[in-house]
Amino acid sequence: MRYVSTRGEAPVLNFEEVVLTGLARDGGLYVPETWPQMSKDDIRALAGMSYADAAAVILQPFLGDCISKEDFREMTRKAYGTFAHKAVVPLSQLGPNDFLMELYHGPTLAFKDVALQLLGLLYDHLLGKQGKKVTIVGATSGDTGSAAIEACRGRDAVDIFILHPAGRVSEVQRRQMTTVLDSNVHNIAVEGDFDDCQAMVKAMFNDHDFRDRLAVSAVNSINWARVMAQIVYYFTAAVSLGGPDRPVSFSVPSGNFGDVYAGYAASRMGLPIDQLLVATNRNDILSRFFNTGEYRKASVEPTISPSMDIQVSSNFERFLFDLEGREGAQVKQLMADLDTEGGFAVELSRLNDCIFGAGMCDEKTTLETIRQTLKDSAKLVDPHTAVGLHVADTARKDEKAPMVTLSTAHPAKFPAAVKEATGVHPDLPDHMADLFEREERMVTLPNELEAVKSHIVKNARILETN
Ligand SMILES: Cc1ncc(COP(=O)(O)O)c(C=O)c1O
Ligand SMILES: N[C@@H](CCOP(=O)(O)O)C(=O)O
Repeated sequence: MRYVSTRGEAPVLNFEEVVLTGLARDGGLYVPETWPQMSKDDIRALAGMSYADAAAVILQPFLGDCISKEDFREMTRKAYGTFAHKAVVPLSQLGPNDFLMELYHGPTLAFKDVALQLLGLLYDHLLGKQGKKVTIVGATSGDTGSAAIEACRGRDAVDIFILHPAGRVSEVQRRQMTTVLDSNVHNIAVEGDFDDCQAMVKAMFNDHDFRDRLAVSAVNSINWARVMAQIVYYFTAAVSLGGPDRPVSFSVPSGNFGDVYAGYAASRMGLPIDQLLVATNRNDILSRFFNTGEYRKASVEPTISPSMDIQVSSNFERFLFDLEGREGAQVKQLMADLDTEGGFAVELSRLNDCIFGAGMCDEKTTLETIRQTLKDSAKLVDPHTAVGLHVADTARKDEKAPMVTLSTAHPAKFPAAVKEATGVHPDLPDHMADLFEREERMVTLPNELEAVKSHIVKNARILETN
């Protein structure tokens, strides 16, 4: 499998290169040159497989000849062996035709573990093979950071620097990152919002001298392997509910558009999906786009679903690439318009045939949905999941197609909102019970690229050994 950049000007890479490279050198994102295809029989054959084995089958075509089948199967078994539920990503039922896909049984209690537990092992395998070291630089609105730190802590070949917006993640999320004291882990609280953090990470990749000196690599969904790993659960959920012989719909709490883009990828690979709903909080650039055709930045508003407090959705560029007929020059122009004009628009009719639908959920409705879900289905959900549930309810077209809402985080990561909605304080699992007593380590830096870069240069071990 070969990978091309959405802006059409960077070298074509193989899987190994794409995992270690992160952002393309022309500022674009890598996508597969073609979508591997799963026939209906291939999909039916997934029924009854363990999650790890289904992942090995579905993802193998993306690897080309970079990793053997045996090695990769061993990796998926190891990655998903860390989950606290035997089904890894179980489905629970909320109503006659409504389901939750519980993506929060990994070590850091959010869906990011599904991809990052695997990515940590991919780094080991690929770097070990080449005897290389990398400096990971990532941005988080709360969940990617802890999942990436958990996957990379203590690894000799990796230093990891995670930027989070100061004061704009939940206390549990912050402590999950800052209480990891391994010497290769560096937390930076940036005095800005998530979009500022993500823009800095992209700027560091676009500084070719900096990225080459530090061998910068990505754990955000910039990295194709992140999106790739998330494709699997769309297949396994659909198969559990009668797919591929019965189309299934998904409602996906969205911010950076990575998770829902993985659903789109599954559909491009042959999975029959009825509707793919993009569910946003008040930071609703994505739902505005799918309902009006206009993609226009607004300022980021803090919400009770902070991981989705994003206005510039990184992976949207990957969808745009397909929408623009895979014309890199056109994508480059639209992304330049986003920078200079603050947005761009496409004819709404061009979205008529796409499987996406979209909706927004405000703060009051998020709280009400958490409360109502507990009352109706005895299930405590986190605020991000509640956004998905609300949009599943309001934007659904066909009551008969099973609707699966992605439950992207454990309620205990957002205790204040859950308690406000229900009066119930969700407890952390045993392995995190002492989280609030653990020592924290982080630095706070101004929202200035040079300040962040110089902190990384001072602390990256790769520069000491060169
Ligand atoms: C709990 C939670 N839900 C939803 C999202 C949104 O996912 P994506 O950024 O892939 O759209 C995030 C952040 O990525 C998250 O942490
Ligand atoms: N919500 C995310 C934001 C980063 O998204 P990513 O999927 O590109 O890593 C987070 O929790 O950090």
